[in-house]
Formats: sequence, C-alpha cells, structure tokens
Amino acid sequence: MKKITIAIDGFSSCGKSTMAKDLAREVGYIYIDSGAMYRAVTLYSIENGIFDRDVIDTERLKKEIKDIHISFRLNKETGRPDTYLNGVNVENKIRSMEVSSKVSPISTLDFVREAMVAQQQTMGNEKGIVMDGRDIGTTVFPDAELKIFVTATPEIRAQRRYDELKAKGQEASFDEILENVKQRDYIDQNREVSPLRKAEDALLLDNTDLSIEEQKKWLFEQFNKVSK
Ligand SMILES: Nc1ncnc2c1ncn2[C@@H]1O[C@H](COP(=O)(O)OP(=O)(O)OP(=O)(O)O)[C@@H](O)[C@H]1O
Ligand SMILES: Nc1ccn([C@@H]2O[C@H](COP(=O)(O)O)[C@@H](O)[C@H]2O)c(=O)n1
Repeated sequence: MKKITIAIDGFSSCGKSTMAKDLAREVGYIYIDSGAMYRAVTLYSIENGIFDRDVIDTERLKKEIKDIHISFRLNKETGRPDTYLNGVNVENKIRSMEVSSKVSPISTLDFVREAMVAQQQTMGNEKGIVMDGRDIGTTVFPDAELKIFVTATPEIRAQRRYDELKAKGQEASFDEILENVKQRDYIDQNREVSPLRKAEDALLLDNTDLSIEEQKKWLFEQFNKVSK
C-alpha cells in the first residue's frame, strides 16, 4: 500500500487529535500534533519573560526562536507522543489554561509560523504522516492526498474538554473553557498569516452528533478510499 500524507484541520477541541492519533496508530503512520508546537513556543515565552501580561516582546522572541527546539518522543505508558521543549517533557504544562489563553496570539506571528511550518514539512517529507492543526491542508501540506476539516458546535466542544479535565481530576470551569474555545477560533480564523479555513479539497466532518467510534469509522473509510 502506498504511503500518503493526511492533514486534519479544524476548530479548537473538536476531536482532531483523537481521530489523528487513532488512525496513525492503526496504520503505522507518524502522528504530529502541530498545535503542541505552538503551545511549546507559548510556554517558552511565558517561562522566559517574553510576555508582559498579554503583551508579547516580539523582537526578543524573533531573536530566540532559533533556540526553541521542539521534539516528540513516544510515552510508553500512554502509547502516545509527548512534547519536549529543549529536551524537557512539557506535555502537561502546555495543556494548561494559561498556555491555552496565550497560544493564539503567539500563533499569529509570521516568524513563529515560518519556523514551525519548516519543521513540520521536514517531519512529513517521507509521507506516512498524520498531522493535525489549523493550516496543515492549506499551507503545510497543500498536496496532502487526504484532507479533513473537522467542526462541531462550540458548546459541545467545550463540554467535551470540560468532561476530559474533570475525568483527570483537574479544576475546570465550563464558561472559561467555552470562552477560550470561541476566542481561539476567532483569532485563528482572522489572523493574516495562514488563517484557519477549510482547504477547497478537504472533506468536511461535523462531528457534533457523532461518537468517537463513529468518527473513527468514517475516517478509516476515507483513508481506505485514498490509500489503495
Ligand atoms: N466525537 C466525539 N464525541 C465525544 N467526545 C469526543 C469526540 N471526539 C473527541 N472527543 C473528546 O473531546 C475532547 C477534545 O478532543 P481532541 O483533544 O481530540 O480535540 P482537538 O481538536 O485535537 O483539540 P485541540 O484543538 O485542543 O488540539 C477529548 O476529550 C476527546 O476525547
Ligand atoms: N497548525 C496549527 C496548530 C495550532 N495553531 C495554534 O495553536 C493553538 C493550539 O492548538 P491546539 O490544536 O492544541 O488547540 C490553536 O488555537 C492555534 O492558535 C495554529 O495556529 N496552527
């Protein structure tokens, strides 16, 4: 079977990585969570004083972007890749509400996007990759053989994230999560560089009323059609 490139884009917390990870594991492809890379740059900026409240010192970040090294290593316990920032496992830290509230402004910066896209394209140069994000089908892999664009109502997305955090025993406010989801969607859709949008040749999946199993089955069907 020939190896292909799979791009899964869509709105915040709509299930992109759940679908992408499952498919990658089943078909033996590499899985890359591109959002984790923008989150790692954001964490670096928070930890290194590049933020003054919500203001970003863009000149400093521009100088230091070359010193920000992001990689993924398989976590044997979860069977999933963890994100490393300059050699340190930051998988939990990058999922905090503080990072979530600052990541979209960081992702509007052209030099940040340039650096991330270059690394993502290198990761995918041998195909056999499933990458999820916001601009994978439009900018990172415009020639991907399979492109999916996922959406669901903001309320259901916030509810799923809320349930996830509660199940992990973490403090969570539904209203705060919903506000964050809506705010990130707005910034991601309205930024100048590579705004979030469906690629013309992407298949649209609204999973508001689909279970994880149902969306998984749908994705496998699409994969089987294209990869033959
Ligand atoms: N169809 C579904 N029905 C119910 N829950 C789902 C469904 N798809 C995903 N989920 C759950 O919703 C939550 C968010 O999913 P996931 O992390 O895959 O979204 P994402 O689009 O990758 O998010 P992000 O934009 O933050 O990277 C997870 O808890 C996941 O288990
Ligand atoms: N290709 C991408 C991926 C992500 N972003 C930005 O990062 C934020 C966090 O992403 P998650 O997938 O973890 O939710 C997201 O809201 C975007 O601002 C991006 O710009 N491009």
